[in-house]
Amino acid sequence: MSIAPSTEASVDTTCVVLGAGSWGTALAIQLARLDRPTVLWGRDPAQLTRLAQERRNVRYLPEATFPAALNIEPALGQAVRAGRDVLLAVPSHALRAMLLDILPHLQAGARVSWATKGFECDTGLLPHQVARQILGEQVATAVVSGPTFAREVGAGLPTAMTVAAADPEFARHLAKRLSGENFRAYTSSDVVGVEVGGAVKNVLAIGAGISDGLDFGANTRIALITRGLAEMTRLGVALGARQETFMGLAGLGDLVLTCTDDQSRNRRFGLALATGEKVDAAQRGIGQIVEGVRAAHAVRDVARRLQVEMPICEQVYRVVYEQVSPRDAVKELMARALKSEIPA
Ligand SMILES: NC(=O)C1=CN([C@@H]2O[C@H](COP(=O)(O)OP(=O)(O)OC[C@H]3O[C@@H](n4cnc5c(N)ncnc54)[C@H](OP(=O)(O)O)[C@@H]3O)[C@@H](O)[C@H]2O)C=CC1
Ligand SMILES: O=C(CO)COP(=O)(O)O
Repeated sequence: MSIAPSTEASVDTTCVVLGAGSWGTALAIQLARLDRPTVLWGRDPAQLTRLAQERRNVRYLPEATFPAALNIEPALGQAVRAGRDVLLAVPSHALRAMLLDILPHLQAGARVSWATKGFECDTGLLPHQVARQILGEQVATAVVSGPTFAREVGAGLPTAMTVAAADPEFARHLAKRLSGENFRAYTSSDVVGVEVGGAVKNVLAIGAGISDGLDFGANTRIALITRGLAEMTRLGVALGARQETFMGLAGLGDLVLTCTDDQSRNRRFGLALATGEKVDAAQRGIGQIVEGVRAAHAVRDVARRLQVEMPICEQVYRVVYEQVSPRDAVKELMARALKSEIPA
């Protein structure tokens, strides 16, 4: 199953994807269907053996078959040394450890990107801040985000996303690598805004799931999305993001996607809570990462520290961590003092 030893030429053309869950698998398929040599690594060797044999990821993305250019590599060092473009698709709680693990294996001139959505829970840091602590300033980095359900990317359905990087050259390079007939990557320099959008929308999608699970109707759902967007924007701007970013793919786009479609695990988690299911049971039932659970905690901490008002995210936190009933959470939101919609 191991890949052939790398040559200088193959290191330049090969894309390495770390994390063989649903999103890592879909991204690796997208890269490989463009005929780019692509290496996919995951932490479970037995699962990787099955991926290599079956040429699909039965557990996480069963419907999408692997293009010929996709190779599975179980040894992390070997995988990282195979290419200069390394893309991490692991959950937020695993990002720091993964970056530490890959650091000794990075090729000269390596460029590291991630598709992780969330804050680091213990520190309240965004992914690029975690990456800077570990990789330093010299390694080019980027975040890829936007409204991108893995199943639809795996199926090759038309999709648009955002690649944000401080270095515009790297953003363009990565956007070009990812883009193809049915996949269009836009570039941005607003790393903070793109990361805040991806983290906060997961909390709001839990809220939308709760609201729909309680049969509150379309008015409530849209009020939540619109006021949620205002919360996301306030937090992002307080962290240094550009306001316009939140009207783009990684803001409004991903927010509407995850709040309205049952492919979203965060939304499904909210739907389960509305039926009275407990947090642990609801997470287990979904069987994949529900980033909004950790994000609800981190967003609340960061918002409090910066004194940013985020009432919807606060109520999602209370439902998830303080056993407040979903109905009482909605009542509290509706009872808040009336205010101007757009601050003067
Ligand atoms: N799925 C999607 O549609 C999209 C997801 N994302 C984001 O991508 C990130 C990854 O999510 P996704 O792939 O969907 O999650 P999944 O739950 O589908 O898969 C998670 C993957 O991460 C692995 N993993 C879990 N913990 C660790 C760890 N400590 N070290 C290394 N690997 C670990 C799992 O391995 P194992 O199987 O062994 O547990 C599994 O391969 C998240 O931040 C998510 O928000 C972004 C856009 C779209
Ligand atoms: O981020 C996603 C789509 O853009 C996936 O959303 P969920 O994690 O809620 O499934």
